[in-house]
Amino acid sequence: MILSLKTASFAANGKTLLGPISLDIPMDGITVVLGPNGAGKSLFLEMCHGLIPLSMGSLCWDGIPANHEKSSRGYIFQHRITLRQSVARNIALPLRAAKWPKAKQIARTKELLSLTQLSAKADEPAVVLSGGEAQRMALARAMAHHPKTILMDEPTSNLDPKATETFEMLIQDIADSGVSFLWATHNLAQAKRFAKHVLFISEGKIVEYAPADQFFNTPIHPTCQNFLRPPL
Ligand SMILES: Nc1ncnc2c1ncn2[C@@H]1O[C@H](COP(=O)(O)OP(=O)(O)OP(=O)(O)O)[C@@H](O)[C@H]1O
Repeated sequence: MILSLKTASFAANGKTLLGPISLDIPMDGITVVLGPNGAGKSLFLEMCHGLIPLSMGSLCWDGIPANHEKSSRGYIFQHRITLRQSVARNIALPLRAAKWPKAKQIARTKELLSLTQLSAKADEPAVVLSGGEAQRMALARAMAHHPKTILMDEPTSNLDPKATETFEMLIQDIADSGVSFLWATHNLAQAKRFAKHVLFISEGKIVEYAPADQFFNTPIHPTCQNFLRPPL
């Protein structure tokens, strides 16, 4: 998929918080959206999925405005979003919303539970899941419609190292199967482990977009150079 932004911006209370951004981003493997706290990473992802309105410009996936069609994309929020229902029913939510026949819903939910190593938890109330399990459930829900791309907003920021590793391994497997990711993080080590491309945001602007090797070895923008400089 190609994400095309043309002078896309978001403003609130008369203040521009993001953009204007004009850029074509071919989704290929894992694109990491990197930047310090408050840079605008969450807003950027929300804008890319059509969750917040554009104040100006346009934003399309393969030529279709982001708020017109969402089923080719999945989205994982930073914090858990859980219905007071079983894990299986939480995962099946997008299938129910799309009115899939019951038998197909059950079969796809089983596949998704297995993919995310949650089969043993299928009938448990989702609210009792650990943080790591809850994010795997969010991943299962995001995968429901066989998306081409998944957008993830700091999905491991509340997870311990073991749960983070389990989640990361799943993402790597899914990426290897051909799904692309737009993955926001401020975790430099994680970005280095996974990024094929890096999109760096600072103060609501994209200041650098480059292949990962180039970004980490020879960053051009002074803000990126500072961000990458090891602490004294
Ligand atoms: N709806 C809104 N109205 C006004 N200001 C907002 C709104 N949403 C976000 N902001 C502000 O926009 C800026 C960017 O926020 P955003 O959450 O996108 O940053 P971030 O890079 O994701 O940060 P973090 O790494 O801490 O999650 C922040 O200053 C935030 O307070």
